[in-house]
Amino acid sequence: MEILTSLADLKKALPTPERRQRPLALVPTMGALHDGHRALVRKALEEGGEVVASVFVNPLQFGPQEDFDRYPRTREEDIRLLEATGASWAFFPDAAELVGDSSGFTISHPVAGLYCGAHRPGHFSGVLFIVSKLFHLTRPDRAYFGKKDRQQLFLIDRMVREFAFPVDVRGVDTVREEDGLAMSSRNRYLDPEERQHAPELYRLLTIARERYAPRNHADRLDLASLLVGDMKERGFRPEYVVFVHPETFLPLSAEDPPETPAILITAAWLGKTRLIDNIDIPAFHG
Ligand SMILES: Nc1ncnc2c1ncn2[C@@H]1O[C@H](COP(=O)(O)OP(=O)(O)OP(=O)(O)O)[C@@H](O)[C@H]1O
Ligand SMILES: CC(C)(CO)[C@@H](O)C(=O)[O-]
Ligand code: BAL
Repeated sequence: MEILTSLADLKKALPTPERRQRPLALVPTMGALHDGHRALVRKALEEGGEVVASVFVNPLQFGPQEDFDRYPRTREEDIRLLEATGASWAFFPDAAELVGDSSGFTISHPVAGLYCGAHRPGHFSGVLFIVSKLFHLTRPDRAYFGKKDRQQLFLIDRMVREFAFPVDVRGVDTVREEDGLAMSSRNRYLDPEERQHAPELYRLLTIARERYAPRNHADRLDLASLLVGDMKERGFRPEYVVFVHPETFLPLSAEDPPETPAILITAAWLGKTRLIDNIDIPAFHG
């Protein structure tokens, strides 16, 4: 595996689209890698790609009060894991060179201001900015993102579609710990007691999915409120709990018949750690 740190390195190392023997697969990450990230690399390899993984803690997607400074940075271990998983290139860009002074641009979309975007103003603009820049610099045939960050995946997919980026965006199922907790670099912030308790979040989502049998929209809202109550009772501080439409990512409304499939999305704090998760709710046929 080749380690690249400058844009010049990247340009020299990556085959241009005309010279590729295999599709080039980009796996963007913020490092502190775990098995969720490795699943993205594995999937890209299984699907015949040659992998370039980027590791960059993107300052543009963090709010001023957020955890940019303490976000875990584990470069040597990241290199080891990427190499062991089969990536061909690991790109560790220099922040000044990658971001430049371009942070004045914003990219907006109605969904970017909802849910995580409502609680982290500017977050998705920062994500979309850096992801588009990585697309332009690497010119991948495919790019892999995790379904754990479902709103992010939706927005990247929409951006690629609407701006006609020549890249195929592929989503990868959430990798979980044995107890159900979605793997996340931020899980390292949990103390041992919180870590034991954290899987409750996903358990509550699975219970909500089992209970999902709406006769009308009010039933959906009741179920969401019930879930908020259960989360609070168990010590979480929920930011949002919403049933969204898989196609539009907008909240399901009274216009959507009971059988409409949904994604139940949530973010909640446990102590000082912000957790996100989501679950697919299949079409309901009462
Ligand atoms: N458990 C997981 N399963 C599948 N994909 C994942 C998982 N966790 C992260 N990813 C994906 O890996 C990519 C890089 O994510 P990132 O480096 O932010 O990791 P993270 O664990 O989500 O970190 P954070 O704690 O900041 O949310 C994203 O596409 C993300 O959706
Ligand atoms: C896609 C991403 C690497 C952009 O910085 C980041 O948001 C992430 O790790 O999910
Ligand atoms: N995994 C999403 C990156 C972030 O929370 O900033």
